[in-house]
Amino acid sequence: MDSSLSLAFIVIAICGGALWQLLSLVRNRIATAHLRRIRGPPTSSYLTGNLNEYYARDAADYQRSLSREYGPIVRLSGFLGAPVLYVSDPKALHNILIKEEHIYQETPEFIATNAVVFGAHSLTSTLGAQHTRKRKLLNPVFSVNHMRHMLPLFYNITHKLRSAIASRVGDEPREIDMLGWMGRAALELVGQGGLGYSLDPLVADSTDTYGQALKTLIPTLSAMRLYRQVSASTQRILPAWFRRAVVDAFPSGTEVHKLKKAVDTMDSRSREIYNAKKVALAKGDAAVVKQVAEGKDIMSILMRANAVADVADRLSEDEVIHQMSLLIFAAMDTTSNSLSRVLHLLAQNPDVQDKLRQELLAAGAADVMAYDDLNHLRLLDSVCRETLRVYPPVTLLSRVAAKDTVLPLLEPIYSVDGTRMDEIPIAKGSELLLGFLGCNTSAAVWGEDAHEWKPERWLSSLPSAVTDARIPGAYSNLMTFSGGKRSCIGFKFSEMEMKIVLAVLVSNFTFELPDKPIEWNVSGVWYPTVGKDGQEPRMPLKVGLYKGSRVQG
Ligand code: HEM
Repeated sequence: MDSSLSLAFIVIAICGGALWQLLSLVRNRIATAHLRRIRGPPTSSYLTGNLNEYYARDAADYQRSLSREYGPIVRLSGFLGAPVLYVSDPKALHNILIKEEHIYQETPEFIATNAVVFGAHSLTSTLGAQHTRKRKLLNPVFSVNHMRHMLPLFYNITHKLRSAIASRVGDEPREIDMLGWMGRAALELVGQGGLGYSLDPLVADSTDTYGQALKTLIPTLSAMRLYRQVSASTQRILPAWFRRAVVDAFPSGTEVHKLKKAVDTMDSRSREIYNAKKVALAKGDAAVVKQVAEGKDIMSILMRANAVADVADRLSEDEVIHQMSLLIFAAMDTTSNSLSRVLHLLAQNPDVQDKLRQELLAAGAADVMAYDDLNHLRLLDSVCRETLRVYPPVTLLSRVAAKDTVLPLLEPIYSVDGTRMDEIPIAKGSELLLGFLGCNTSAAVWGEDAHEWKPERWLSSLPSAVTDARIPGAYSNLMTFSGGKRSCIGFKFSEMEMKIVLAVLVSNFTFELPDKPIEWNVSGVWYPTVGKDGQEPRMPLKVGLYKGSRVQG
């Protein structure tokens, strides 16, 4: 395309998007004026309000302080002073995620980005009835029963991980980047468990092209925040052919092109894997069991369920294929970074690490054990729950009200002028941040030590305030996996993965802090670096072979 024409396309798209954003902001400012009475932190910039502080890489302390300092509903400022509510009140969250889920929708930017990245039919690209229809078929695929059958596969992969780490550990503890290994293991676990396809055999040093494409997604999307907002706004006013022409007009080497390349790779690899599965399924059971995961993986289960579903419920080929890269993307960093967080905490708390190792060794948990027996290991369970409670890795989710409504509260709040508020009128277009961290660490619910990591709190019964609050989380009174129709579909998968990886690693290795500081950074999924300014996601720990381990170093 002629370069001046390309430039004109880009300029028109950006101006159109920006104008649309501006008009929406003005409308929203008028309708949400009353929210300014709610307490919240001061702003340092009229243009970006508190958003820079909330979304910044070093926002960990800021996010933790919000509900502690201002209560369960906090008023933040968005672009040009538009109020954005940070909501951690359990009843309000119940209303947003369950009771009035149809009103509080994902932002248009979120839906549009997911449609581009995973395909228009992925769970995260659809709303309302379309989304419900897909979940109806997908929910049973993630049932405990299927997890039970997948467990030996998980152990098998984790034993390969153990050998890979053992071969890098000598007689003395050595520094090893555990984030890197947790990432590779998570990719292989969801590759085999999710797609029935090996994405990283955990021996050679490079991962498959599918894995590489997925790994470039998060940094590329983060670098494109403004572009994504403009692109989402233009969806309503510019036709698809025009927007495609704009993407093609971006010079190669830009983030837009990197994204396009990654998306194309993911799409073509998903189709290849899908077609191979289809052929095996058509040939019958003998061909299916010859595949990598012997047909026990999520996609094989889904394809079999789809084939026998009522015609009205059946998903089209594209509807199935569009879940594939979403599944890997959603499973990968969330679980591997949570596992890294557990290892970091165990290195910081050697007494808990010792006790956990004793529990695991006594149960023989490093060797394949039954699903229920694994779940009966109480300290292992407590360590996982407590880590997911205090350190939820996903804290940047929001919703936008599709119409005027009223948000009920568990406890009343008091506005800046001392007025009691038992509920909050919400105007159409208002943005609400889902305060998972605030709810998980609310002193009113969990007690005064709510911010401290204490796995032993799960060994006795939880305070009645926790059960009384009726927290709408899908897992264990926690908001970490969200709640309601759009909650995490893979939390059982993730729980089993975390437990097996910890059971095998903690039984065989010791983990100590390195001589350098490890910092956790806020992003779509929180990640560790060496020091505050470390550019690369990394978490070196000193790893040694446990003296009782039977594994050869
Ligand atoms: C510690 C690990 C994990 C955490 C903290 C986590 C968290 C979440 C959260 C908060 C959501 C809701 C997102 C939203 O409202 O927009 C979600 C959705 C989702 N998760 Fe997870 N997740 C984890 C692991 C997994 C795994 C292992 C899988 C798959 C095997 C998975 C698959 C999904 C999918 C497909 C969705 C979209 C559901 C929908 O829109 O209906 N997640 N996850």
